[in-house]
This record gives sequence, structure tokens and C-alpha cells, in this order.
Amino acid sequence: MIKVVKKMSFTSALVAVGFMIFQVIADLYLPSMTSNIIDNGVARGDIDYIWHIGGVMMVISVISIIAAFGNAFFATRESQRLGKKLRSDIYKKAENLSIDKFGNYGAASLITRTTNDVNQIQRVMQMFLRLMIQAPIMLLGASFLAYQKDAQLTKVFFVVIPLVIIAVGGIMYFAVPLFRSMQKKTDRINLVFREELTGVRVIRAFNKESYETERFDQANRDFTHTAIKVNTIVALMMPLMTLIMSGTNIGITWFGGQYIADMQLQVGNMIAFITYAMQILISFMLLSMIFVMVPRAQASADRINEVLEETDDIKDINQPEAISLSKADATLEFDHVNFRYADADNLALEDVNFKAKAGQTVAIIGGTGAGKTTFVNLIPRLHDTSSGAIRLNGHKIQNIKQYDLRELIGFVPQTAVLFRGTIRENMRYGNQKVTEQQIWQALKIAQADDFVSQMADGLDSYVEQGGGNFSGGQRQRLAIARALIKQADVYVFDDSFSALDFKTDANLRQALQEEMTEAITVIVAQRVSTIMDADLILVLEAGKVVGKGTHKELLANNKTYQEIAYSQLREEDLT
Ligand SMILES: Nc1ncnc2c1ncn2[C@@H]1O[C@H](COP(=O)(O)OP(=O)(O)OP(=O)(O)O)[C@@H](O)[C@H]1O
Repeated sequence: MIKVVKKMSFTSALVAVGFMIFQVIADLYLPSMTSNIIDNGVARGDIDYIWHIGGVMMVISVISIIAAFGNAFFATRESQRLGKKLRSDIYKKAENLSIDKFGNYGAASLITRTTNDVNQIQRVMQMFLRLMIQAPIMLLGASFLAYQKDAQLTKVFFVVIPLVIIAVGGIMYFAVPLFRSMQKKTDRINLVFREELTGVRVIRAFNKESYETERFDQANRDFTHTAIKVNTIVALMMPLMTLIMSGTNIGITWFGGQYIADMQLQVGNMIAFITYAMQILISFMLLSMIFVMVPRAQASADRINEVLEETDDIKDINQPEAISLSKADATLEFDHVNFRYADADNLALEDVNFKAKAGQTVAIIGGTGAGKTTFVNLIPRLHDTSSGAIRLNGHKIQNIKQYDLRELIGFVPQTAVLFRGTIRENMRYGNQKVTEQQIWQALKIAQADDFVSQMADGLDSYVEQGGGNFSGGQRQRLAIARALIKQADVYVFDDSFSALDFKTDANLRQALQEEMTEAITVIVAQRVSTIMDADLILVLEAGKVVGKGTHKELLANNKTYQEIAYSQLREEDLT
């Protein structure tokens, strides 16, 4: 919690506390003045005194209101600023986490941490700056002043305070663990909800709506059940405290009445004493709320810190080497590269070696799970090699800044992702300075110019979240065009042609070959026809390169390649 709170501006926090101290002093001063008005003004019929003290009380009340407003303003502003900072820090951290670490948390949990957990911290900080410091000061001040008004009456507190501690302690004992479990249940709701929203098509196709609704209802019921339980327990606090306060009132009036009759106490002092007693009990109540809220916020702070303090295994070195676009001199080399996933027993890639230069196309083919995606993910350092080296333009990729490295790579992932906006905005994603002509040129190479030009709004056509209003093949072509717009030394296409028909696939490859004379093209494919013209084909099987060469060479002497090739194409198509 302290680590999180340190992110706050302490000057503004101090200002908030300063205002609050003024407010408490004013609030503590008022009952004393009331007692003076009653005992010295009303009892003696001194109208001037009543006017004079009444005026002073009005001024003090105004000061109290101004101080309360100032405190509320600074407390709200600072807690909101803290929330903003935390949200932004978590977002930046999540954005830069390696794919593995990101997967450990999952999108649902990261969203809960950015929203729900940050809200908890914000609420507690606002309460802290408004009430948490007020409560102990008021408690001490009111106790001292009550004692001053009448020492004998303080005996009421020997009964009342243990009762308050038992009531508050009991409530906390049951409520705090439930508050903690609510956080986990919120995570669960988000996880189920997100999974169902993203898989809505599959759910409908399998007629699993009622199954999924039940799954969501279960998570929802579980959360609601705990929320009702905890809120019912906490709701007991108010009636219990009202009961204790009323009891205190009766006790003070009972004993106070006797002291007044014995001329040991004045009426005004008893009224002031009652007000101080109420302030003491309110302080206890506020303190109890703090004890309920702090453990809850602590759980949130732990969850936030867990993300913020996550050590990232993919880091930039201290003095990275400078690298820039090499165009015709570009080279890409895998030098005895091995890779193992953190939780896996076996290597996902084993001793991969190859070298390519600008203008060349390197293709990777292999069955599902052979390691093709893992292979291409190593190039922009989405994962780091376990051993061996990858060199881009002669630089070990670990020795250059991740930003610089990724600037030199045009990457089309296996699942084409488009962002909500327009086609133009999506095309400018990797290069803000791109001209209209360059966009159309990239769309032409990606075989996307036809369908984009036929759309009523052309480049300004609307793209739904994830590109949902385009077909799979159209999405792939737009994603390819977006990568081509980026000036890069290496273009990586991870199974990016799979949704294209054979003719479009062939046209696209032809266009790429003509255009990519100053870049290296890495293509992952399942279809032999897609990679037949590549300068170098790597055949992957269970993470090992079992064949390396051109289509002709592999067809002549590589068994795995022959099996793949003959299972897909007729003999005459293969030559
Ligand atoms: N995050 C991960 N953690 C552990 N193992 C993984 C992870 N991602 C992939 N693997 C494993 O690594 C191996 C290679 O996976 P990869 O995704 O690279 O295969 P692929 O050849 O691209 O498959 P496909 O053609 O089906 O996309 C598989 O056995 C897979 O189960």
C-alpha cells in the first residue's frame, strides 16, 4: 500500500490534511461555545453575550465549511490523480510485458486490476485524506475536552468504548475476509464474460448459449452472494452504533441530571459533553471503516504492485548498439538458435541455423505445432532465444533497442488484427507519414485495392473492432498492406495467406517478389504452393529443422517435405 501511495503528490496531500485539521479544530471548538452560551448567556439572560458568542460561532462555522470544502477538493483531486497514474502505469507495464508474462495474468485480470483495484485505492485514499486523519485527532481532542468539561461523566466511556470495540471488531472479523474474496470473484466474472464475448460465434454455432449463460450466472451468483453477505454484515454497523450512541446519550443525561441537581454540573457543560461523546463515537466509527477498507485496499495494492513490479525477461541492454534501415544490405541470421517455453520440458525450437539477405524469401513449413509461430515470434523478440543468436544486419537482436528492432520489422501475425477506426487509420498505424499514393500501392501489392476501392467510402470506410466487418481474407490482406506500408528490412508473414484463395495467394506472392528487392521476406505457410518460389525453405518438425533448401532440392531429397508436398499437390503441379 505504501508503495502505491508514494505515487501521490505529497504537497497536495498535506494541503488536504491542513484544511482537515482546521475543520476538526473548528468542530471541536463549537460545543464549548454552545455550553458558554447556555451557561453564561441563557442562564443569566445576557443577550449581548449571546449575540457576541453567536457571531463568533457563525464565523467558526463558516471557517469549518470552507475547510471542509478545501479538504474535499484536494482529497478528491489527489485520489483521482493517483488513480489516473496507477491506471496509466499498469497499462504501460502490461503493454510492455513479454507475451509469456502477459499470458500469466490474462487480459481479464489485468482489466480488473486497472479498473476495480485502482478504484479501491482511489476510494481509500480519498477517505484517508478526508476522514482517516480526522478520526484520531477528533477522538483525542473530544476526549480531552469532554474530560475538561466534566471528569466524573467520563466513566460512561468505560462501558461504551469496550462495547464499540466489540461491535466493530466483530463486524471486521467477518467482513474483511469476505471483502478479499470479492476481488477474486470480480476477476472471475470478468474472465467468463470476456471469454463469452470473444467466443460468441462459436457459442452460437454450438448452441451453447444456455450452457454459457449458466456459467456466467454461476460466477455472477457467487459474486452477488458474497456481496450481499458482506454488505449485510457491514450494514449492521449503523444500527449498532446508533444503539450505542443512544445508550451513551441516556447514560450521560442520567448521570448528568443527577450532577446538575447536586449543583456539580452546569446544563451547558452537559450538552457540550454529549456533543463531545458523539464526536468520540463517530471517530470510532470512522476508524472502524478504515480498518474495513484498508485490508481491502491492501489486497488491491498487492495486485497492482504484482503487475508493476513484474520483472520483464525481455529488456534492453544498458548501452544498445545503434541500428538503422539497411535496405539492400539487410541480413537476417539464426545462429544455433534454441528456444524453450518457460513451463515446457522440451525445446520448442532446436538448433535452427540459416542466413538470408535482402531480396530473398525464407519460408517455413511444417505441421501444426511444429514451431513455426514460435520461430517468427523470436525475430521481433516477442520471446527471447534460450541459447544461440539471431542477428539482424549483423547486430545481435538482444544488443539493440526493442523499439529500433521492431521499427525494422513489418509483422503480420497469424490472426489478423485490425483496430476500430477507418481503413486509412489502420494503414497509417506503422507509418504516420505515409501518403495516399503509398497506401494504394501497398493495398495493390496485398491484393486489397479492388475491394477497398469498391467500398463507398474507400480508405475512409469504417473498420469495426477487430475488423469484424471484413471477411477473414480481406482482414489478412489489409493486415499485410499495413505491414508493407512500414519501411522495414524484414517482413514476416505468419500463415498470413491461409485465408486467401489460390489465385489471390499467387498474385500476392508475385507482387511481393517484384516489390521486395530491398528486404527479406519470411513466410510461414501450411501450403506448399505458397512457398514454392522461396529462396530457402526450412522444414520444421517438432521444433527441429529436418530439411533446408529450395523447393526443387527438398522435393528431391527430403522425406518430410515430400510427404507434405504430395499430400497437397499433384505431381505435375510440383515442378
Ligand atoms: N506459450 C506457450 N507455452 C508453452 N508451450 C507453447 C506455448 N506456445 C506454443 N507452445 C508449444 O510450442 C510448440 C510450437 O507451437 P507453435 O505455435 O510455434 O506451432 P506452429 O507450428 O506455429 O503451429 P500452427 O501451425 O498450429 O500454428 C507447440 O507444441 C505448442 O504446444
